[in-house]
Amino acid sequence: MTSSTTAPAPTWEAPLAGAPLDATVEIPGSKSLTNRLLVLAALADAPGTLRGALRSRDADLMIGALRALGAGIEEGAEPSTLHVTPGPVTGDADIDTGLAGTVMRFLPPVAALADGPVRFDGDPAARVRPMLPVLAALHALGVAVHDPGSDDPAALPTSLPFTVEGRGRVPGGAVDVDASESSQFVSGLLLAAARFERGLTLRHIGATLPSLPHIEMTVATLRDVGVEVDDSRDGMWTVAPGPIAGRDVRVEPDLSNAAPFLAAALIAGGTVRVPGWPTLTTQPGAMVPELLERMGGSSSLAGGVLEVTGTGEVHGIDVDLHAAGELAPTFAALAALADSPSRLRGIAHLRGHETDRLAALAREITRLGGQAEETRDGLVITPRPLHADTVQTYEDHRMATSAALLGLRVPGLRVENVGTTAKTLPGFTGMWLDMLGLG
Ligand SMILES: O=C(O)C1=C[C@@H](OP(=O)(O)O)[C@@H](O)[C@H](O)C1
Ligand SMILES: C=C(OP(=O)(O)O)C(=O)O
Repeated sequence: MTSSTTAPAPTWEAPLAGAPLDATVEIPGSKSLTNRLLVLAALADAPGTLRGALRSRDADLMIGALRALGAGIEEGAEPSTLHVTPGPVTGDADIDTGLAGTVMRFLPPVAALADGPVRFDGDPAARVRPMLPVLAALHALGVAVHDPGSDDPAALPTSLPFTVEGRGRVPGGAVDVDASESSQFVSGLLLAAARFERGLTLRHIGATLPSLPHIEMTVATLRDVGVEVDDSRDGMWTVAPGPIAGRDVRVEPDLSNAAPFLAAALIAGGTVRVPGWPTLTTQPGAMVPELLERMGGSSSLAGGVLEVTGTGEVHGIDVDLHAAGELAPTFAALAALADSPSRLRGIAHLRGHETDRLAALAREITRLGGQAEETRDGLVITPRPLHADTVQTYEDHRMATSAALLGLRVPGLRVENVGTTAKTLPGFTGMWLDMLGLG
């Protein structure tokens, strides 16, 4: 007998930490750098190459989308080497954004340069992620955008799906954007702006601005390819129109993906090393060593290898994570296993991430017997003895890695749809078992 329904993915029993760790973990390339460098390479004046690029669902969605928009992207000797041949941006294309914020926010400004309509859609969970500020900005810059399901051609879509009516040129100019829900609204517009006829002056008008390091990453990657950017005024960026150089670049490891592995040393005790740790970086994951020290670990960086050592004792923390919201699920797991309460602040915008992360973290920690309450802009977590259950992941890669951390201490804890880690780290479970000596 056959069934027309798809069987749910089996849950994964997260391994317990049996002994202090002594592991070196090679972390693949940064999602944020890979997807910025791909966009800039596709818009460049000459071919370029990325080495050490991430290959994961989000990166592969970006590759597929840029190919649909006319770029040539070929793998080199290794899948992490990508040769990019730019071409005119072509329209009449369909873009699958999956659940990738970088694809849904970085590509509408590129699509505006196309010579025809570009239709965007993604996962059901992506259809609730905020989009209006970037689409309203494009509209203000002279680009037509519409909701394919609406009878009113003048109504601006607030989320996926939407169509960008590329006309082969974007006048550009000055625009105000409220980026309090996501820094990606700013990054996306800046990345394509050198191709706008008058460039772009973008002013952030919201009360708060999350993930400033990610905006600084955008500015740095633009300058690396010769684009002139003025960021001398707080909350304001000017990109001059001009050429974009093709480059041969190496992508740094993803420091946010390194975070759960390094955090494991605090929970299990012992040492975890990550090679290739940059001395200077715009990645917000640069905050990880200092935060882990505040929670009871010690860290050192020598010869490009970051080493974190823990004792098995974890202390609570009061921390503002507005600059590095993507670290919150890792630190929430540590907080639930700590010896004192914690407060994570400045992360209201996590409600628009892969899932409402504040609600999801509070619900799942509570499911295991812990105490976690949502505040206006974060979480208060009070450690309690935890018991086994199946942690739900809500299609969120970082909910899954956060649950794996809890599983180091909670016998029998299971993780629903651990495969969601493929969004940025397809080899996660194998790497986790290797770190624990169970591979
Ligand atoms: O620009 C980027 O690469 C990112 C910016 C941040 O988005 P938000 O500002 O929406 O948090 C971050 O959380 C996300 O994982 C990646
Ligand atoms: C928020 C995240 O992703 P996205 O790029 O989809 O916004 C994340 O990876 O934590």
